[in-house]
Amino acid sequence: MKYLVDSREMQKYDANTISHFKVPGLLLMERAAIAFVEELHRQNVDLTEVLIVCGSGNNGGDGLAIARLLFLEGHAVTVVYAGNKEHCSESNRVQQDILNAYGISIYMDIPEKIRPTLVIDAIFGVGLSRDVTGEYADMLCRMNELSGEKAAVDIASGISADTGAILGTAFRADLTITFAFEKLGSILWPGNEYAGRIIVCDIGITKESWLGEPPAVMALEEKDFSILPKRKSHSNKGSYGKLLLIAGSVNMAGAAVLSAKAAYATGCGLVRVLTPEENRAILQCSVPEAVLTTYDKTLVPEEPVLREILDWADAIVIGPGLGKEKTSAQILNFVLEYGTSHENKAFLFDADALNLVAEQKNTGVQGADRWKNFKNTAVITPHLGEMSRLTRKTVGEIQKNLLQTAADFADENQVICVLKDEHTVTALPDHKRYLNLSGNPGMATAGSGDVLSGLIGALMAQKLTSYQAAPLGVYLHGLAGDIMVQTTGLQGLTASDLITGIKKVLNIYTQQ
Ligand SMILES: NC(=O)C1=CN([C@@H]2O[C@H](COP(=O)(O)OP(=O)(O)OC[C@H]3O[C@@H](n4cnc5c(N)ncnc54)[C@H](OP(=O)(O)O)[C@@H]3O)[C@@H](O)[C@H]2O)[C@H](O)CC1
Ligand SMILES: [K+]
Repeated sequence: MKYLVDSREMQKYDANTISHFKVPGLLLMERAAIAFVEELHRQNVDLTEVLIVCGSGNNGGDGLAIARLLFLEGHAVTVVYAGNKEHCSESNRVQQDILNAYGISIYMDIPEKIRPTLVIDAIFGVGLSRDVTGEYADMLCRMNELSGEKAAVDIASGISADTGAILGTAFRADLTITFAFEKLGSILWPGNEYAGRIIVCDIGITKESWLGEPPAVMALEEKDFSILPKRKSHSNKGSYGKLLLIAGSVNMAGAAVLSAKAAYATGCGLVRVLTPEENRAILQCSVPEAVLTTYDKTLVPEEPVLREILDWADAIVIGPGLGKEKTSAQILNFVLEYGTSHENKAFLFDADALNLVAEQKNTGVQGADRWKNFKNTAVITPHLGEMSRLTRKTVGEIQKNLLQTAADFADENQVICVLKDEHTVTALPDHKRYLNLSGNPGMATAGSGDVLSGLIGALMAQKLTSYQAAPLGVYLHGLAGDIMVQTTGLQGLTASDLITGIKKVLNIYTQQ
């Protein structure tokens, strides 16, 4: 697992290293500059003609130190100062003095006719606090138009380190060399499109600097698969959990098929599907391994029947292709009531189950969101449209603040909120958040969400806690897409391919 930081956290960890651990700020700055230059060499960047534009804060201070190091290595370096020298940070002032002492000129504008092979942006780092306008915006536009490779110091200027939003105008980097921890803004859209390749360098700001307050956002890595359930030599299907899928409606059998197949691909011992009678033939042909309980689409199954199948299951997924008919709503309400008194079961609400809850909530139905009362924290897996219905915010508003929206919802509703997007956010009710870094645009395809809900359901049935299963399932789902895209290409990837991908990934990472 790795940690991703926002601007407030990074500034706090900087300050802790300096004040609590007594490491001088200038020492950190020197390490940042050395690390940056070393990385330029490692990346074989053409240093024939370097332009470096520095702001008046410590990001600019890093830039001035980088300029000095490149100059002393014998490279042709043009240094431009963007900002007010009178209002510079202390370290920035020291770096200016050093450059002056070496006789390195500092220009106040980009010289005409310059044809750099490398443009380095050191105008703003994590201290960017508002929209970039006026001369700064003009400078960034001109830098973007210049020849040569573009490298950003710490983060591309103009990108919010917290949300990835473009604050006015931003530098478009091919390469971002960042210090200590990855910045959220370089990963979240649209900031990721301005970061280019991201390289993290150690400069001596370590996890000790957290002083017991780690960053709120984490990203899973391959080594986190160590908690995946393994096949035991002496076992049977009962050893790998029972999943109930309440999925599919008339003309929407495919969602139930994909979810059930994904659950089996994830190693679930037994999958039972509750679906309308019309889906019997298709399910029995497509997933012969699944057990079926069907119901008349106009009649909700009797209470003892519902209770019996819920009692049977270790984990329950409700929603893929469920439809919004009266019977679907009645089954959902039964599950919501059942969940409040069954803490030994895991629950996941997806797709139409979320749309139904949203509709009921928005029309003032009391208890529509009874998942708040579950003892075993429920998982919900909305995409942006479903989240918009649940929160009554626009998709644009949600996208602007993906992490906060998911975290607020998780907190207010006491659920694990898996908000699906390019980088899916899994927010836990205690303000911990995971940002998923696996996956690719090919996965934005019909049925991808049904596969995810079956996958997470299967992990929960195999006794991973909901807190483990939700982020790990999202990560595995993305890797399944990544492994398959190598053969299908981005255009050809289907939800069925993801199921094959799940098996491949599991076979790689759960070797005994
Ligand atoms: N602490 C250290 O010693 C280290 C820091 N590192 C690097 O430093 C930056 C963060 O530096 P900081 O000084 O906190 O902030 P910035 O350099 O990013 O920017 C601050 C200045 O920019 C002004 N500002 C902010 N937004 C705007 C804007 N939209 N338009 C104009 N000016 C803006 C701000 O002015 P204020 O009026 O808001 O005060 C500041 O003058 C970090 O990213 C690292 O690169 C090193 O890593 C080493 C250790
Ligand atoms: K920068």
